[in-house]
Parts: sequence; structure tokens; C-alpha cells
Amino acid sequence: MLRLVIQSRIPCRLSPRLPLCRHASTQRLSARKDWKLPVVGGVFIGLASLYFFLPDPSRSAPTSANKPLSASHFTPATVISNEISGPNSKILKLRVPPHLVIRDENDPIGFGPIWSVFIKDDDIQVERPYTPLESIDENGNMVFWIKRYPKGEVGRWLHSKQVGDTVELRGPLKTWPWDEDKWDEIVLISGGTGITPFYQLLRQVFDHSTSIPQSPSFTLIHSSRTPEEMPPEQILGPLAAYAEKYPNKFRLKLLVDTDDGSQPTTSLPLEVGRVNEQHIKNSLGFSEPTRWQKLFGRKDTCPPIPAKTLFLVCGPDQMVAAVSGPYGRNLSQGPTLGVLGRLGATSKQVWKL
Ligand SMILES: Cc1cc2nc3c(=O)[nH]c(=O)nc-3n(C[C@H](O)[C@H](O)[C@H](O)COP(=O)(O)OP(=O)(O)OC[C@H]3O[C@@H](n4cnc5c(N)ncnc54)[C@H](O)[C@@H]3O)c2cc1C
Repeated sequence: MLRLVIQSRIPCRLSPRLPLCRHASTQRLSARKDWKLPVVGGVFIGLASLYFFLPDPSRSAPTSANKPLSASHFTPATVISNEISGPNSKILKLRVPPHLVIRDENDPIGFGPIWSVFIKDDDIQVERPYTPLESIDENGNMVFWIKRYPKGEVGRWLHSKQVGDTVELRGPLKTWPWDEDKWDEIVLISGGTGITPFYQLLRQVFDHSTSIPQSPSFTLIHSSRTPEEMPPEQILGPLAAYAEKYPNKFRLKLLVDTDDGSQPTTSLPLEVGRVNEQHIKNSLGFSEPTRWQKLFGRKDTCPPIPAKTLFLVCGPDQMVAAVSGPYGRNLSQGPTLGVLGRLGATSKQVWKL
């Protein structure tokens, strides 16, 4: 998920370039007569400065407190609450004036799942995308589950916001277009706060859809690092309720990397381990051969994955790579590898959010 951060120029790209700059200045001291190196170095530094310090067209989008919400400008939002939900996470509630939320069914961006907003860190003028858990209500409220990384910029900044503070956001932006007629089976695989787009989608399907019997079946396989880092009850509670109410339409599987003895956020069963082939096979209803079947020659091969099956994957880079192969260059999807590749999923059946 972090891979899709579009506006991360400052922290991500500065660091690899610094050693190059240092290298250039060392050369200049030791080989004064070589005039080419300082000139090339100077041009390089000049270009790099332009790249980093010229205003970015999206970050420098105007702010308007009167126009309807849109991705083309920032809208001020008020912090309504900001509550701790785990060792590094908070549930943040923001409110925009409700009259700025125009719900137009013909709007191609619209507010259908899955959508997100960019929130701008005013101190350093950097924006990051975040997914409102429950879309946006009639009072203009949006609720987010936000993780803070030790050296992360915007997450830390958002964690420091107090009730009554103002932050600026722009959106909605379509993250993935939901089409209930296209798939029979959808397997959602998330890590950490990568669950947020899936929560938004599932809530839309199970709380707001009028045609649940016709909707695809869903399995959500979610993993967190430890029990206390599991999503809060606010997220897992409704999901557990959907699994109980619609057992043929929704299954939930929760994994932790390690059980460090910390207090889980949920009473739901947690399995220790990473997402593997067997989890995916179980989600598709493929049975494991019994000991007797193995003894009499049935190999643990996987039947072909049905054509109308979709896998959506969202989480930290390493998890996305292990499950579905790494992202490609320039924000492209990259090849389908990893667990899903080994099971024979095609690139049309896999989408890395
Ligand atoms: C469509 C979409 C929706 C999203 N929705 C959510 C959501 O609902 N909730 C949520 O929490 N996140 C969400 N994200 C992720 C979010 O956008 C950010 O990527 C995330 O919050 C990290 O941003 P940051 O500015 O805090 O960290 P960044 O500054 O981008 O840092 C990211 C990582 O790099 C490390 N890092 C930063 N600087 C350094 C350094 N100098 N040296 C070494 N390591 C460093 C950090 O420790 C961290 O691990 C979403 C992403 C996308 C693409």
C-alpha cells in the first residue's frame, strides 16, 4: 500500500541522492584541477533542488471552504476526535461542512467504494492518501484508522492533531471501482492498515446493498504483526457480525506474525503465521488431500482457479510482494508472482491496491 504513495518525493527520494552529492564534493577537494566534476555536480544539485522545491501541482492545489469536495482542491476539515486504538494507531474522525458533499449518482468519481482522500501535512506540505472507513455520513463525518510509523511524516503529524484542529483534505479519489456483477468470488488479502479499503467495500456491500443474495462471496484474510496491533473492535466487530449473519457470503480469517503475549484487540480466533497457499485454497473451498488420499497417490495439486475469482491485495510492500509479486515500475501492477502466482492466478484476477 505504501508503494502507491504518489507524493512522497521528499523523504523517499532525497536519501538515495545524498551519497551521490557527498561523493561529488569529496572528488572536488581531492582533484581540484578536474573542473568537470564540480560543474556536473553543480548542475546535478541545481536540477535536484528544482525538482524538490518547485511547487508540486497537486500539493499546491488551492484550498476552498465553499466549493463541493473535489480532488482538484483542498477542503478544510475539523478534527472531531482522535483516539488511541493500538500501540501505533489512532481512530481519527474528521468533519467537513455537509453541504459540500454532493452525492451525484452520475458522477464517475462519486462516493462508491473504494475511495480515499489525500490529507495534507501543512507543516511540510506533503500529502498522503487515507481511506474513510465508513465512507462519509450525512453530517460530513469521515472516520479513519491511521497508523503512525516511527519516521513517517504524515501519520505522525495526524496523530498529534487535537480536537478542534483543522486539516486539509482533497478527494474523493477512486482507489478501485466496485462492480458487483463482474465476479463470483472475491478474496481480500490485507496487512496492517491495508484493511481500511476492504472494510469500506464490505460495509457498503453488507450494510447498504439491496441485493446481497446476488453479490459475490467474499473472504477477507487479514494479518497484523501482533495481537495488540490487530484492527480495533470498531473495524473487526462489524466484520465478525457480517460473517455470522451471511456465512455463505463472507468469511473472515485473522492472522498474526507472532503471538508476543500482547492483549488482542478482539476475542476472535487469531492464527499465528503468514498468508500462505493453504489459506487461499481454503478461501476457494479447495480441500486438502487427507493422509489416506496422499498415501494412495492424490497429490496436493491445486485445481484451476475459477475465472470469475478476483484477489485484491493491500498492505505493506513486503506482504504484497510475498502474496502477489512486487509492484512494477512507475506505480504499475507488476507481474503476478508469490503465493497467488504459484496457485495459477492470472494478472487479470489480481489487483494490488
Ligand atoms: C489508496 C491508499 C489508501 C490508504 N489508506 C490508509 C489508511 O486508511 N490508513 C493508514 O494508516 N494508511 C493508509 N495509507 C498509507 C498512507 O497513505 C501513508 O503511506 C502512510 O500513512 C505512511 O505515510 P507517512 O507520511 O506517515 O510515512 P512516510 O514518511 O511516507 O514513511 C513511510 C515509511 O518509510 C519510513 N521512513 C520514512 N522516512 C524514513 C527515513 N528517513 N529513513 C528510513 N525510513 C523512513 C517510515 O518509518 C515508514 O515506514 C493508504 C495508502 C494508499 C495508497
